[in-house]
Amino acid sequence: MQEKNHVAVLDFGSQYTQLIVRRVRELGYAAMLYQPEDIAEIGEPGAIILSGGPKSTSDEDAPDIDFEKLKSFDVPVLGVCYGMQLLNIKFGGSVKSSNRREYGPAMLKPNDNVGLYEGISHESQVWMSHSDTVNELPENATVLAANQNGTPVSLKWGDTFYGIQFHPEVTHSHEGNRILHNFLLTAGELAPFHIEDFKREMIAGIKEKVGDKQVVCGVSGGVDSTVLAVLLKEAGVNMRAIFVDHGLLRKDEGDEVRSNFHRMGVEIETIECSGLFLSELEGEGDPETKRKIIGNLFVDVFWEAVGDAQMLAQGTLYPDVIESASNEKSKASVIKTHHNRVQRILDLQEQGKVLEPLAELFKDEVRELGASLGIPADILNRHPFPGPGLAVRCPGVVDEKRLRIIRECDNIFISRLKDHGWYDKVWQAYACLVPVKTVGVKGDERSYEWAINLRAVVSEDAMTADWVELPYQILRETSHRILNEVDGINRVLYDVSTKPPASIEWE
Ligand SMILES: Nc1ncnc2c1ncn2[C@@H]1O[C@H](COP(=O)(O)OP(=O)(O)OP(=O)(O)O)[C@@H](O)[C@H]1O
Ligand SMILES: O=c1[nH]c(=O)c2[nH+]cn([C@@H]3O[C@H](COP(=O)(O)O)[C@@H](O)[C@H]3O)c2[nH]1
Ligand SMILES: NC(=O)CC[C@H](N)C(=O)O
Ligand SMILES: [Mg+2]
Repeated sequence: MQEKNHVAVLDFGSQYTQLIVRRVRELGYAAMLYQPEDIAEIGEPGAIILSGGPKSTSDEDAPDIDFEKLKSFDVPVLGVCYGMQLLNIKFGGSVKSSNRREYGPAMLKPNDNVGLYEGISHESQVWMSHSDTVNELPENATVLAANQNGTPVSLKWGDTFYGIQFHPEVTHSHEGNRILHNFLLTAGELAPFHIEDFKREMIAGIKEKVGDKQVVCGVSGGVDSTVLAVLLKEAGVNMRAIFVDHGLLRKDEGDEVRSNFHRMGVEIETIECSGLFLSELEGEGDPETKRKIIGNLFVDVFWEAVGDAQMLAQGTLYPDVIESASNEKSKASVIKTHHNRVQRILDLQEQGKVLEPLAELFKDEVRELGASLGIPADILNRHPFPGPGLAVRCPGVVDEKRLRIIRECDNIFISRLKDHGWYDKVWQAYACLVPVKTVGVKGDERSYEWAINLRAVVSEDAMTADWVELPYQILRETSHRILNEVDGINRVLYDVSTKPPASIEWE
C-alpha cells in the first residue's frame, strides 16, 4: 500500500536492497521498493534511497536513473554504494574502478558529528562490498567521512543529496541503523509503519489467494516452513503438509521432525525418496546443476504425493529470492539457485499456483512471527538447514560414503556445541566435506584421506555473516573425536571466512 510520505527505495540490484526496506520499517516508517525505471510510479515519497548494485557505473548496461525526475520530488535522497557512485556522476563528478577491492569490515571516520553522523563514534565499523570508488568530486560536493585509508566514503551534494559507500543496512555496520535514522530525520514527517497491520494483511492475503483450493505445503522441520504451516492453519487453509526425506538429511533428522510436528499438533506426511534423489544426483559435481536437480525433484514429489493439489506453499524467505535473482525485473546477480526458485517453480508461480507469504521477510522476523503464533522456542531457535541438505555441504559429487562421513562429523560437532552451551550462541553451525585427499599417518600406517571443515557463523538474516571465535576446547574435543571415530578423515579444519566474500554453505 503506497502512502503519502513513505520512503521509496529504488533497487539497483544489491543483495541488500530488501534489508534497507526492512530497516526503515524497523525505524517505524512505511517503505516500498521500486525498480529505478518505475520512478514515475512512486507517488509522493517523503524520502528516497538508491540501493547498491552489482554493475559498475561504466558498464554499458549499467542501470540509470531519471535524474530530473528524482530532483523534482524535492525530498532528501540517500545513495548507497552503487547509488552513491551514480549520484556523483549525475552531479558532474566521476567514478573509477579501483584495484583495491573492499569486502567486509572497514573503519568509518566521520569528519563531524552533525547531520548523518550525529552521535556516531569517531571510528565506527562499517561493512563494505565494492571495488569502484568515487573519483573527481563535483563543485557542490562535501566529503562527510573517509575510511581508514583516507578515501571519501560519504558525500553530500547540495543540501539534500547524501551518499555512502558502505552498507548501513547490514548488521555488521555497527551504527548503520543510527546513520539511516539520521538520514530519515532530515526529511519532513514520514508515514508510520505498524507490524500488526502487516500481519493482518498477510493472513487476509492468504485467504484471498487460496480460497477453497487444495494446497500442498512443503515442510522440512525448519523455522520457515513450520511458521508457514501454522500460519496456513490459522488462515483456515485446506492443506496437506509433506515432509520429503531426500536422503540428504542429517543424522536422525526425520524422527526429530516428526516428533516436533506431533508436539505442535500439526499432521504431516513423510515421503521417503532418498533412492530417487541420490540416483538423479549420481556423478554430478556442478553446484548449480545439483541445486536444479534437487529443486525440480522436490516439485515432482510434491505433485505426485498430492494428486489433486492446486497450489504449492513454500516457506521461501527474502534471501532465497534475492540470491537466486528470481524476480524477473531484478538487476541482481545470480549467486546461487535456491532449491525453491528453480524454473519449474517459477513456471508454477506464473500460473498463480505458488503461495509464499514469507517471501518479503528475513529469518529473525519469521522467528518473531512464529513466537506470536505460539511455536515453541526450541523449534524456532533451530539452526537453519538448507533445502538441498547435505548436497550443499559436499562440494563435487554426492554419494552414500561422503554423506555418512558428513553426518557423523556434523553430529559430533553439534553435540559438542550443545554440551558446552554454545548452540544457541551460534546462528548456524555444521560440518562439511573438503574432498581433497592428503597424506597422514594413522596407527603407524600411511593414510590418504579427506578433510572435514567445521563452520560456525553469526548472522541476523543470512545476508552477511561473521565466523565465530569458538573456545579452543570445543574445537579440540570435536577434532579429537572426529579423528578417532570417523573413518575416512585425517584432517579437521575451521573456516574463518566472512560473508561476503564467502557464503555460509560450501558447494
Ligand atoms: N525436506 C523437505 N521437505 C519438504 N519441504 C522442504 C524440505 N526442505 C525444504 N523444504 C521447503 O523449502 C522451503 C525453504 O527451505 P528453507 O530451508 O529455506 O526453510 P526451512 O527449512 O523451513 O527453514 P530453515 O531455514 O530454518 O531450515 C521450506 O520452507 C519448505 O517449504
Ligand atoms: O532452503 C534453502 N535452500 C537453499 O537452496 C539454500 N542455500 C543456502 N541456504 C541457507 O541460506 C543461508 C545463506 O546461505 P549461503 O550464504 O550459503 O547462501 C544459510 O542459512 C544456508 O543454510 C539455503 N536454504
Ligand atoms: N555493492 C555495490 O553497490 C557495488 C557497486 C559497484 N559494483 C562496485 O563494485 O563498486
Ligand atoms: Mg531448511
